[in-house]
Amino acid sequence: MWAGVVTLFPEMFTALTGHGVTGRAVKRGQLTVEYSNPRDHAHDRHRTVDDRPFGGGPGMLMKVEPLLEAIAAIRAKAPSPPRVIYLSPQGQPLTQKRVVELAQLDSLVLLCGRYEGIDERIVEMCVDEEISIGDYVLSGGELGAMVLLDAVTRLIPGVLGHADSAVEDSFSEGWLDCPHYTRPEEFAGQRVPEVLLSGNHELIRRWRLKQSLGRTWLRRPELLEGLTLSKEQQQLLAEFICEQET
Ligand SMILES: CN1CCN(C(=O)c2nonc2N)CC1
Repeated sequence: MWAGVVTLFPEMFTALTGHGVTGRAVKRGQLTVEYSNPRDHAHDRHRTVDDRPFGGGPGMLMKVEPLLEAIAAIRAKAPSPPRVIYLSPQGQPLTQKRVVELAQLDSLVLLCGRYEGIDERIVEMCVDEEISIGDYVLSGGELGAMVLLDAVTRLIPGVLGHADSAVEDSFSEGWLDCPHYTRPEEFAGQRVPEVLLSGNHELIRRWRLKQSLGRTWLRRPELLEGLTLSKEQQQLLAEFICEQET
């Protein structure tokens, strides 16, 4: 996966490229991140990248010209025609379903706005898709870009070893993950569920599935609405619900 990032703060991305699973993916060449800074494409004496909004109102907007040049510069580095994504509260919510789809692409350009946003003509001329990481307002698009790249990178074949497969992750099946435990077997008087110590892999699989479905029913019931559960999954969820009512 090649990702070109248009940002005033490329140094922020060391949080993604320098640490953990994503940092390892970069070292292995599974993920390549390159940058284009609109400041480098602002040619006036003060290297101005923002300006006041027409019609008045608070704050500033990112200027068209430096952005357009910065986008052209990063597109020129892409190994294949990239999908251009603008991180914005006006975008479609980022879901695991969309992450799976984006992980199939060879190259992405992520446009990170600052100030109150970008001139709408840039969206119309350059952006293929607007994506939001949640219904709240951040100081810029960089954190959203890193969230998207982290989630996508985990799905690149070979990035996650068998030890931490993405298959078991929350949302990989459309529901929440089950509870997890590690040593000690008892801590502060709380024991690990006996089934997990049983060595019976079929019982463990069923317990984990039941807990995942039950936890989803309790915390995020709307996620179940879009799913077709198997007979086993329906039975396990019914058992969980019954146990809640006793
Ligand atoms: C101009 N700038 C405003 C703040 N912003 C976000 O709040 C955001 N990005 O992705 N999901 C979000 N929510 C990014 C763009």
